[in-house]
This record gives sequence, structure tokens and C-alpha cells, in this order.
Amino acid sequence: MTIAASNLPVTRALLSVSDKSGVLEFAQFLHGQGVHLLSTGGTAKLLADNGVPVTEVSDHTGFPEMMDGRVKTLHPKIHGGILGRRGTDDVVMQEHGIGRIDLIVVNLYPFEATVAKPSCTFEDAVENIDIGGPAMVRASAKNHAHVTVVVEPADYARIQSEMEANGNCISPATRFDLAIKAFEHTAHYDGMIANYFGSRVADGTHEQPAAFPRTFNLQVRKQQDCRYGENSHQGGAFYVEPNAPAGTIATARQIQGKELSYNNIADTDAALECVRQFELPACVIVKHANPCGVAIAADILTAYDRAYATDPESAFGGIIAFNRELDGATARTIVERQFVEVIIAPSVSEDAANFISLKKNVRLLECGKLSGHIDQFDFKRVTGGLLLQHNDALLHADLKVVTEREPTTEEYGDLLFAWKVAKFVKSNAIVYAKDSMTIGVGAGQMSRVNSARIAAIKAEHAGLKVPGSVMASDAFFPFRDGIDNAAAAGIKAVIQPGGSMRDEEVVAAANEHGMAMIFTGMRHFRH
Ligand SMILES: NC(=O)c1ncn([C@@H]2O[C@H](COP(=O)(O)O)[C@@H](O)[C@H]2O)c1NC=O
Repeated sequence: MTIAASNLPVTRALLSVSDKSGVLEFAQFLHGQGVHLLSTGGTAKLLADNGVPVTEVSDHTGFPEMMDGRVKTLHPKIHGGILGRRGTDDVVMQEHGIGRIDLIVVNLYPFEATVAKPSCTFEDAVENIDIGGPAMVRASAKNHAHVTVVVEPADYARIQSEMEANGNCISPATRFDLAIKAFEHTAHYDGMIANYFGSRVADGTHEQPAAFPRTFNLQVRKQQDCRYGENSHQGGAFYVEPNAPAGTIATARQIQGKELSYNNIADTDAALECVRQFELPACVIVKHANPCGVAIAADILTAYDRAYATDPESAFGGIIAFNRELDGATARTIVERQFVEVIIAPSVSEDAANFISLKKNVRLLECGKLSGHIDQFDFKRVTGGLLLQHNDALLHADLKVVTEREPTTEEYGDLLFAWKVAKFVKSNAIVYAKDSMTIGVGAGQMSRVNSARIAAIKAEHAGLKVPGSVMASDAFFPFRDGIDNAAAAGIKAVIQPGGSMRDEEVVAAANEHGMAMIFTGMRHFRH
């Protein structure tokens, strides 16, 4: 069966909105076009108070709104008017005095915003579950062959210009597009309600335990198709959450360059999340999801120079992130020095953009001010399921010096710096650092000792000296050998979570070598 797909003039519209922004102007326009307006209590009052002729839904149905608004539009004269098919249901509609409603303008009770308020009670949440609104939205989306549904004030202008241009008609394409949006809208809405209910114990108390929802509903919108996924034989696409915060890869604006690939997006996210931890001007260079060079300095050019110096070989084709505006001098140095895939910064000066434009393919992104936002959940696909965890939002528990020797002020600064970097290095992670820059990064090894060896090899390759550096380890040392090896390489101080059954041996080794050691009380595995 093909659904009728002609242009249909709008003669009657129903407006029932919680978010009343722009609705008065839109109603004035509709009235000006000769459209008969129906509306629910609050919306009708707003229109009538501003001189827009409107029929209250209760007058239309002959039934009052009741039960504190729980029942307003749930009536056959409304739902029949929305669901009636032209040519199929005309007789039955006439028989029951049901008039067609061609345009539905509805936005729902603000459930998400209500439950986000710390003072929200379970009863408040329940009363903010919209019933009549979603029923009308779903009915109109189902009957999109004959009805237009608008769920967002942002679409008023689009409907207005289409009606103006087409003699009050809205095209089948627009109706279908808005129907998709309507079902996305109600799916998201019910998903949020299910998450809220599902994270409460089903024992009648409605108390919220510190648990995960019984089902996990998340709606993400496709931002772009990628040319391919992680490899060229895999498809890929990038999806973002509604209301994704500023200062993230999800909301970054691409100023120039080739389209971002799947791997570019993943690596840029890793770089940006790492660089946002630092208060001083910082630069993080990422390759294959791992920081290969990180530095903080008085300005971002120095930070970049020093981050690059850690591992120039790996920085080739890397992703570079800054926590300050990208300036001309830094942009120029990058394009003159190295091949780079992506550069991202909170903002980009005109000079910087001009320098980068010399390399047409380089993807340049501006992400806006970096905030402290951290998503609540982190997830990982496993075959047939999803692993959900709270995000690794904290840096450390109490910092405890466990050795006879305290770290010097310089060592202390470098230890914290190295710890922040290690949090973003794949496990097992070992980071050597000195004077606020990475000296060597050992990532993703199955043994911690090998990660340490790799960090030392990296330093040697780059012509950097390990002696005098500090070391961060993302998890505890199971044996003293890691500390003995570090001391032999010239490491002076160590930061690690602690918590091994051989902590005593490990601390004794550090004391023997005259090292300082800090326990963070928190591990940062990253897989
Ligand atoms: N119960 C109903 O029949 C009903 N019909 C529409 N609503 C909602 O009432 C709100 C608008 O109310 P008002 O126009 O009174 O401010 C809209 O968010 C709309 O989705 C209803 N409210 C809740 O379900």
C-alpha cells in the first residue's frame, strides 16, 4: 500500500505546548493564514490574552480538562481528528462529528529537566510524565500521510516558510521528516522515564539506590557518516548525544581540512580529554589513542615544542590538542615542522587559521571553552552486550608519601603531572616525566616492566635523559623489580596507587634507592 503523498493545505491546527517560546508568533502566523486554532488550557490562555482567536480543546470536545491536567486531549474528537485517513475514514468522521486536524504543535512536559533538579521528588517526576502529548505526537506521526507534527519550536520557521510558499500546504517530504523526528522525540522521552524508574528498587519505596538502570536507554543522533570505520573494510559513523556539552569532540566545529575519520574522532577525543585536565597552557599529542607527548608550559608554543620533543617519530601524523587558543606562532611551527592529522583547541586565532590553511588537508577544530563536564557513564561493547561503568572522573584519593624521603617541590609537580598523563595512557601505563614534560611513555603492554622498558627506549630515541625524571604507574607494582629497574634508569621519584600485597617490599626498595614515593589510593586502568 502506498501512503497518499500529496501536498495538503492546513485548515485546523492544535497547539499544546509546555515550552511556549515562539508559539504566540507562530499562532499569529497560522491565524493570519486562516487556520482554525485549537488549544489546551495554558497555551489557549496565552494566545487569547494576546488577541489570537482560539478554541479551547474542552469546548471542541465538550469535555472539561480534568484531574489536574492528566486528561485534556485524550478524546476521540481529538484522536479521531488526527488519525482519520482522507478518503478512507471520511464517512465515519462525519457520522461522529469529528473534524480533521491537519497540524499538531506539541512539546511535552519537561520530564528530563524536572528529574535533573536535586529537589525533585518521585511524585514531581510522576506528574511530569506527559501522556496526552506523546499520544498526539505518535498519532500524527503515524498519520503523517495526512498530518504534520511539530515537536520543537526550532521548526516553526520552516513550517511558516513552506506554508507561505505553497498556499498553506506542507509537502509529504517535510511531513515524513517531522514524523521521524516525532518518533525520535517520544522514544527519547520514554527512554528517560524508563531509566528513571528503572534505577529505583521495585519494592514500592521508589528509593534510588546507587545502581545502574534495569534497562539502559540512550538516544544518540548521527552527526556524520565516516568514510569507513577503524579499518577500510568496516563502515563507521559518529553519533552524538542530545545536548552534548560545549568543549567536546561532539560539539567541536571543523574550520578546515578533510572529513574527520572514525580514528580521527576517537583520537581527538582522547587528546582533548587529556589536555582538559591541565590548568596551565598544555599540549597533548595522541597517536593510536595514546598520548605520545604531553607538556605544560607558560605558553602553548613551548608546551607544543616540549610535547613534540618526547617522541617526534610517533608525533608524525598525530592529533594535537591544546587547552588554550591556538595562536599564529604555534600554528606556524606545527605546519612547518610536522605532518599532523588533526589540531583541536578551544579557539583558533585568525593568524593560526591562516597558517593552517597552507596545509589544506589538516583538520582544524575549534571546540569552545573546555568545561569540567564528565559524562556519567562509560561503556564498552562486548559480544552480545554492553559493559557500563561510571566514568573515571576522579584523579586520586588522599596522596600519601610512603618513603623516608619526601619528594622535592619540583618532583612533586612532575609526579602529579605524570599521574594525570598516565590516567590517559592505555594499560599497563608507565610515564616518565621531568620539568613538566613527558620524557617517555610506555603504553598498552601486558607487563608493567615492559611498559617501563618502552618508556626508556622512547626517551633514548628522542635523545632525552631519564636520570632525574619521575615515574607514574597507572596501577601498583606487584614486585620490587619495577622499582629496582626504575632506580637503575635514574628515576628519582614514583607515583602509583599502592595496594599490592608486596607494598612493603616495594617501599623498602624505594627507600634503599633513596627515591620518594607517593601512593594515590586510586588506580587508573584504561583499556
Ligand atoms: N493529558 C492530556 O490529555 C494532555 N494533552 C496535552 N498535554 C500536555 O499539556 C501541555 C500543555 O498544557 P497547557 O497548554 O495547559 O500549558 C503540553 O506539554 C502537552 O503535551 C497533556 N498533558 C499530560 O498528559
